[in-house]
Amino acid sequence: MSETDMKLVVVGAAGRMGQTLIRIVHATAGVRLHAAIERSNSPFIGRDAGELAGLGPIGIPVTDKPLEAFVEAEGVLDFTAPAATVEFAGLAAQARIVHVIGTTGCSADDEAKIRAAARHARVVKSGNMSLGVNLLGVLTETAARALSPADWDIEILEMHHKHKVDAPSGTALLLGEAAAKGRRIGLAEHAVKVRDGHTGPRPQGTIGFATLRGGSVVGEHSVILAGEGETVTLSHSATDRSIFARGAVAAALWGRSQKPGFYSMLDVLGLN
Ligand SMILES: NC(=O)C1=CN([C@@H]2O[C@H](COP(=O)(O)OP(=O)(O)OC[C@H]3O[C@@H](n4cnc5c(N)ncnc54)[C@H](OP(=O)(O)O)[C@@H]3O)[C@@H](O)[C@H]2O)C=CC1
Ligand SMILES: O=C(O)C1=N[C@H](C(=O)O)C[C@H](O)C1
Repeated sequence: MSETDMKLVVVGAAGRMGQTLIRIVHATAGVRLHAAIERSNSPFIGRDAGELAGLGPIGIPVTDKPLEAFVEAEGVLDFTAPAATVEFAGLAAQARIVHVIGTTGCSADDEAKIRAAARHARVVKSGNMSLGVNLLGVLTETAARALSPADWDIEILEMHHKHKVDAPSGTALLLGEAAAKGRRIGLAEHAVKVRDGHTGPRPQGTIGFATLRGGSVVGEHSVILAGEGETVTLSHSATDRSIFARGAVAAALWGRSQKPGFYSMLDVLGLN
C-alpha cells in the first residue's frame, strides 16, 4: 500500500459486482479500498468487506453512510440500481470525486440527473466496462456504416443470468447506439424491442433487440447483420465478472486526472 494509492469506495458491496469489485480493488496496484457501502437495513451492515468478498478480513466494515465515505475518498465504483445511482451521483458531486457508473436500466430522467451531477463530479458511465465489448461497439459502428439498410438488417441478441432485472441489457443498448451512429440515425426512432403476434414484415432500417434470461450466464451479446444469402455476426462472451471490475478500476484511475464532466469507456480506452 502506498500514500498515492487512489482511495475507492465500493457501493452495493454485497452484490455480484460489489464483491467482484472488492476483490479486484484489493488485487490492483495503485488503488485501495476506502469504504464499502450497502443500503440502510441491509443484513450486511457491519460485516467485514473482505470476508463478504471471500478474501478474509481486511478491517473495513460495510456501512450505510455513503457521504461520510465519499468526502474522504477519491472515487466511487457504483454497480447498484438506478435510484441508488442517482442518489450517489448527487453525493459524489458534493464530494467532487470520480463516479464510475456501471448501473444499467436508468431512465431518461435518471440520465439527466446524472449528467447534472457531472458538472461537479467526474462521471464515467457505460453499459459495459469491458475492453472487448467497447471494441465490439466500434466494430459494430463500422459494419453498420458499411452495409446499407436497404440490403442489411441489424438484430441484437443478448443473454444474461436469471437474476437480471432490466432489458434490453445496457450492453445491447450500447451496441444499438453504435449501430445507429454508423447509420447516422437515432436509435429511439428505429429500435424494435418487442415482437409478439402478427407483426407484419420487418420494417426496413429498424434495429431489433431480442432478450434471453436464464441460469448463471454472465453476459452474451451478438450483433447480427442479415443480408440476402449471407449474415455477418459480431459477438462477445463474458465468462467472468472481473472484466467489468478491471474496467471500472481503470476508469477511476483515468478519471482522477480529468476535469468534471460526463465520460464513457470509449474515452477511457482511447477508442472515441
Ligand atoms: N456496466 C457494466 O459493465 C456492468 C453493469 N452491471 C450492472 O450493475 C448493476 C448491478 O448488478 P449486480 O451486481 O449483478 O446486481 P446485484 O443485485 O447483485 O447487486 C446490486 C447491489 O446494490 C445494492 N444496492 C441497491 N440499492 C442500494 C443503495 N441505495 N445503497 C447501497 N446499495 C444498494 C443491492 O442491495 P439489495 O440487494 O439490498 O437491493 C445489491 O447488493 C446492474 O444494473 C447491472 O446491469 C453488471 C455487470 C457489468
Ligand atoms: O446485469 C448484468 O449481469 C450485466 N449487466 C450489464 C448489461 O446490462 O449489459 C453488463 C453485463 O453484460 C452484465
